[in-house]
Amino acid sequence: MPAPAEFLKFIDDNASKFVARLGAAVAIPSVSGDGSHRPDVFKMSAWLDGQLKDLGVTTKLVDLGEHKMDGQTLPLPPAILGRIGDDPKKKTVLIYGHYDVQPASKSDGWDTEPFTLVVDEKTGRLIGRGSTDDKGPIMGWLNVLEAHKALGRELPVNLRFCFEGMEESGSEGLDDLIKSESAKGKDGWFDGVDCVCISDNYWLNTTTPCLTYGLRGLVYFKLTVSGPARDLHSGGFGRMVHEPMTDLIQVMSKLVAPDGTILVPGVDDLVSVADAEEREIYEKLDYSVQDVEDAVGAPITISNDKATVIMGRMRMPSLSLHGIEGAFYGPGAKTVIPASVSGKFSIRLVPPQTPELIEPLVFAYVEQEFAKLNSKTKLKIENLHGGKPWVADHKHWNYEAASRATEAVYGRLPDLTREGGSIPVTLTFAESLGVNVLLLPMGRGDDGAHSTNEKLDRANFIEGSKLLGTYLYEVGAVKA
Ligand SMILES: C[C@H](N)C(=O)N[C@@H](Cc1c[nH]cn1)C(=O)O
Ligand SMILES: [Zn+2]
Ligand SMILES: [Zn+2]
Repeated sequence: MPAPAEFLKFIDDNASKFVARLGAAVAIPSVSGDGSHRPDVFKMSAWLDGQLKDLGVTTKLVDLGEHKMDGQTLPLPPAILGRIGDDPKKKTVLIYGHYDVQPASKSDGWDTEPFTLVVDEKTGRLIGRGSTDDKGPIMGWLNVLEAHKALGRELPVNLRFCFEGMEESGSEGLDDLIKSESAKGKDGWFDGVDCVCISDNYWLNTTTPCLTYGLRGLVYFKLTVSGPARDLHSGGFGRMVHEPMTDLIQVMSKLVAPDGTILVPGVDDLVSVADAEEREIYEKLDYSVQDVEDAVGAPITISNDKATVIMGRMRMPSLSLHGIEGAFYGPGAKTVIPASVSGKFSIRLVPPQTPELIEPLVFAYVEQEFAKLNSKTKLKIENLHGGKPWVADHKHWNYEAASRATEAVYGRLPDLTREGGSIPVTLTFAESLGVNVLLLPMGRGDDGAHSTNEKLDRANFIEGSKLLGTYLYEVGAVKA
């Protein structure tokens, strides 16, 4: 069933107001991975809760307790559960999103203040942290609600919401909440849910909308090497003592090869090699090596073969080195021997890999490589967080509804993709609720999520809001 013309018109007519609301959301620096911003994550939850209530949604803020991060005990931001509509004749769609964001500061290389939404009138870009990941898509759902409220129109489906504030930091506490709500059956918040829709990823390129039926899992490690009791002068102690940074770099250099091969024995071996038939799926996607080069801003793909490059993101595991805490990194030429340094790296997982399978392989290998150094420094390895990979049935009516909605809004059928990123709770929704989960992205492949100058194109925000609403109409019309 096509979305009513007055709904689509309302979205167009109110575009400026919607951009302003996205600006208000971006202005709250709800960085979950930085303890000093925890009050902002709470502020964001209160703001979003207020918006939902104003739009007629009944909400419940669920306290998820506390957690430890970087040696600090911190309160976890609440999960926001919402519901609107209870018509037994209608389908019930559960919508998930996250209101926390990745860290950002101008000194990382942003051209503008990351927590001020900048509207670039020339390019149509809405630039700011969280614009595409994931505040833009959450605002998209609010836009749909607002249109229906203003037009006095009933929604075509019952809606349930689950918004969290810890997705960028391991979704702490949410798995348990989903499981306990599901176990309550008729009395649970998710009772009667027919399908789940998540808008929290991106198109492959800048032109072709897609539906996403897979996500990679993740396991994130922190490797700490410590030695002297304090930082040392390299002139005074260089070549006299074992240096933590030297040892850490040695071990980290043994994790991954420049061509992406994971050097931890057993990790790559868990994954099958794609046969010719499977390669063809990737050959056919509307995507090119040039698209990757445009998205990353340099000709640095691991291969010139399109299928190899795209499989690297969609169906292969990857290991990335993220950074070193405690190392000297400022301007100038400080001649220091850091006393303790922590290397951070993560592995993106694909089926059948799970964090539980991978962790012992990594621990054993890192300890073995460290032992080979014969150093008197000390090594500690921690698994900070993880999530399993997820793959869904894309022949389900949920995907068919989204496909029709995409055709109606964008005039073309979507590509079917698997996402290289991770959303840890996706598999929990699928398993606990026993329903189909769909990823319906709003932004483009060059949005720069997690990066500097993150943006969402205004066209994607507005057409994407129409897409989310149209999808609900298509689900509402499904007879199954
Ligand atoms: C795909 C989603 N928008 C996303 O960015 N997920 C994050 C989740 C995460 C896990 N640890 C830190 N962040 C990702 O894939 O990195
Ligand atoms: Zn993210
Ligand atoms: Zn996200």
